[in-house]
Amino acid sequence: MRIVIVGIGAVGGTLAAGLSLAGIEVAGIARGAQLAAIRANGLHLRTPDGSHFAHFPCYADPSEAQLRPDDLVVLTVKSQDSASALSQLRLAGMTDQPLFCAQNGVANEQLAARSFPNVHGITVMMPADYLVPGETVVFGAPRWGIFDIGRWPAGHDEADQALAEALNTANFAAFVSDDVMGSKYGKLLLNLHNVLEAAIGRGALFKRIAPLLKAEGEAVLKAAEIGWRDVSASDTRREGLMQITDVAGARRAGSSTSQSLARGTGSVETDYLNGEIVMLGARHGVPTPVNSWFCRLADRLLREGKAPGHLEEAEVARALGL
Ligand SMILES: NC(=O)C1=CN([C@@H]2O[C@H](COP(=O)(O)OP(=O)(O)OC[C@H]3O[C@@H](n4cnc5c(N)ncnc54)[C@H](OP(=O)(O)O)[C@@H]3O)[C@@H](O)[C@H]2O)C=CC1
Ligand SMILES: CC(C)(CO)C(=O)C(=O)O
Repeated sequence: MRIVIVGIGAVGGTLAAGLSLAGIEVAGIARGAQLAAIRANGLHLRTPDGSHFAHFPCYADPSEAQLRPDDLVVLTVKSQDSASALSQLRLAGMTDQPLFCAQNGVANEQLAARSFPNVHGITVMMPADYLVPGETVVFGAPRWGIFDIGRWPAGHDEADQALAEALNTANFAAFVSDDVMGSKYGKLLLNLHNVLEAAIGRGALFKRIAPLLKAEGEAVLKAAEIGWRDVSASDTRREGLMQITDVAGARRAGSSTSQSLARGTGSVETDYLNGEIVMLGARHGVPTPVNSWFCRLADRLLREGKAPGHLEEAEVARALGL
């Protein structure tokens, strides 16, 4: 069994390095300066327990990895990059190997299922940063991250067991679940504040607006009769397995959306997080003015090349009538 990780950034880099350090065969698919850095020096994984250097084969395209029947393929690109990554996998000859979407939002599994018959979801609870090519930083301890893994749309099979076992061999905590999408919808509710944090940081106004985004999300999911599992800080598994803690010499860059702004990638995931709620709200007749406003704001943050947290709080408060 080999684990092929598509998108070596914060999550993909931490997974690839962790699995490789545990002696599991890994191949990475990366691009740009990240690919060049990993090929030259391997990947530097900084963690609360110290620095690790991982060396694993890294390719520019899945076709170079020569996919095998016993590969497990894990997708760790941001949702807005999923369509092109899936197309690359198709062109590389991928057929019925298990494909795991280790991403936020709930759109990726449905997209993947248009092309592949063996789709799985992973709920990722892992505070990880990727800002500098060749380096990822993970702030979870004692385990670096917690994952729920299961088949899409429901159930589980031996591939989920095999991946969970591999992750548990490395310094992760993985749980096989028959309702992985339930925890992914729970995670989606937590990620509705990613764009808010990317706009104004985590000050007083953040604390007023975050509950408004979440309340709209919950109202929409209820109207759509979609159940969810709470994976917030009150998830009892977190206490013993993964607390967010310090890494020597590193400061957290914020959510994955803030990191996209910080790296100037030119795109953010908001349409697949807040946009999911807006779309479901439209379908089920539930107004979503706050999530809609933040979807439009994401475009402006990109257009104006804003650094994370640099929008005036007063402007946001005025626009939302707060
Ligand atoms: N960061 C975090 O703490 C967490 C993130 N998540 C979720 O995990 C998913 C991944 O996020 P994250 O790791 O932060 O994202 P990153 O942007 O850090 O990593 C994704 C990487 O994939 C690369 N990439 C995109 N498309 C391709 C492609 N076709 N071929 C090769 N490489 C590609 C990107 O390159 P480029 O840099 O050029 O864009 C980037 O390096 C998202 O859904 C996110 O919401 C979930 C929990 C925590
Ligand atoms: C780690 C966490 C929960 C932070 O909001 C996340 O999912 C993200 O950055 O997208």
